Amino acid sequence: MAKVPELAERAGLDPGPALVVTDEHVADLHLGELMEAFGARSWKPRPLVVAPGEASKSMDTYSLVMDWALGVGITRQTPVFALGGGVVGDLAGFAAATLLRGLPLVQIPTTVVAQVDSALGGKTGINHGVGKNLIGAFYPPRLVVSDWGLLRTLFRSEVRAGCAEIIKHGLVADRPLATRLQRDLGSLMGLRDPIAPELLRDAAAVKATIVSGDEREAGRRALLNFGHTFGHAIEKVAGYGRILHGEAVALGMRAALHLSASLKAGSPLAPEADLPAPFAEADALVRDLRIRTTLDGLETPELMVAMQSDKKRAAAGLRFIVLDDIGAGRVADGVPVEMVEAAWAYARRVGAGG
Ligand SMILES: NC(=O)c1ccc[n+]([C@@H]2O[C@H](COP(=O)([O-])OP(=O)(O)OC[C@H]3O[C@@H](n4cnc5c(N)ncnc54)[C@H](O)[C@@H]3O)[C@@H](O)[C@H]2O)c1
Ligand SMILES: O=C(O)C(=O)C[C@@H](O)[C@H](O)[C@H](O)COP(=O)(O)O
Ligand SMILES: [Zn+2]
Repeated sequence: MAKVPELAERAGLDPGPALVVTDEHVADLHLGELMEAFGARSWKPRPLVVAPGEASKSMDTYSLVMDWALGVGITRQTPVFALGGGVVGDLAGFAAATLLRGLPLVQIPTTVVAQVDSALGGKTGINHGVGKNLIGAFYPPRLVVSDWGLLRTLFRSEVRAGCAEIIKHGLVADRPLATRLQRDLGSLMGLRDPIAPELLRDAAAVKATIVSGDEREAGRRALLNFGHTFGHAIEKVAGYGRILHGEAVALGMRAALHLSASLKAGSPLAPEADLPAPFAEADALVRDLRIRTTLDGLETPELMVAMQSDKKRAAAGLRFIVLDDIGAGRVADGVPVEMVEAAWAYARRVGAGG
């Protein structure tokens, strides 16, 4: 964290007024250190602390950020530093994209999700009652400063949720990463040195490689949505913030693996049956996260409706990301509704970690 101002200067930002957006938890733990680092190099940062959690990815909080930023006085040169997890990164990133039609953005990710996924690639935005992330912009950060030491203050549940996105990267695009995770998931979840920082770096590299080849999701980037058509529906129907994003994605990936197996078989697999190879192996990796999220209290018809607001939806209908094999994701269109219902039934039976 001490290096953030210096790295920002090296990235072409001039020391001076800056906006720092963070949340209450991160402010208590890490904001002081950042403010001190700025003070040592004649920056004049102004912090805004928002409420923690998914509920802050809202029109109300976005509006609050706008009022504050425009109230303190900004120019097109005023950078926005997003210090926090995916919520702060997406919210502050969207603010940076839209204030004066674009202020320089620096991401300082403080969760596993943010370090391997959300701080990279420029997707910013907020939620809407109709669906997740429906208002937003592609807006790449000028700089991302990732310090894995910041993760030590996370709750274990938040680390596990982030590991779901790491597993996703292995499953859709990197078989060797998935194999290492089968061996080293415990060390990763325990944030043990040197295995954890190596896996975090390599998982971030998978995302960076994919998005650098397809910034606006015209093709391969869609693979990063594996588990998300199901997961976003879960987050919405449960109520934003009731379930961590990574937890919903873990459960969503189990549904998507069942769907992958049905597509390969050519008919809906029974929800009571075990998954065949190679899907069983992938499913076991997700299960080993031991995330306790279930579909209890969430009705399948409501989840099916919620999926209709997915951004990947094409004229042809819902679009899913499925696996042909571990490390080989693909886009599937025209998926029969019976297969999707069977996938929900499977996810209902097994839960994320059952
Ligand atoms: N833009 C993208 O490409 C992308 C990718 C993945 C996820 N996301 C979005 O990211 C969000 C989820 O991000 P998240 O899981 O980081 O959630 P989050 O930002 O809500 O952080 C989770 C919790 O951890 C706390 N926290 C953050 N850093 C901490 C630290 N170092 N020590 C202790 N506590 C800390 C936060 O205050 C919060 O309570 C979702 O809205 C999801 O849609 C976006
Ligand atoms: O960067 C991407 O592309 C992703 O899909 C990464 C996902 O983990 C992330 O949750 C993303 O915000 C989902 O994007 P959306 O376009 O489905 O809202
Ligand atoms: Zn995600």
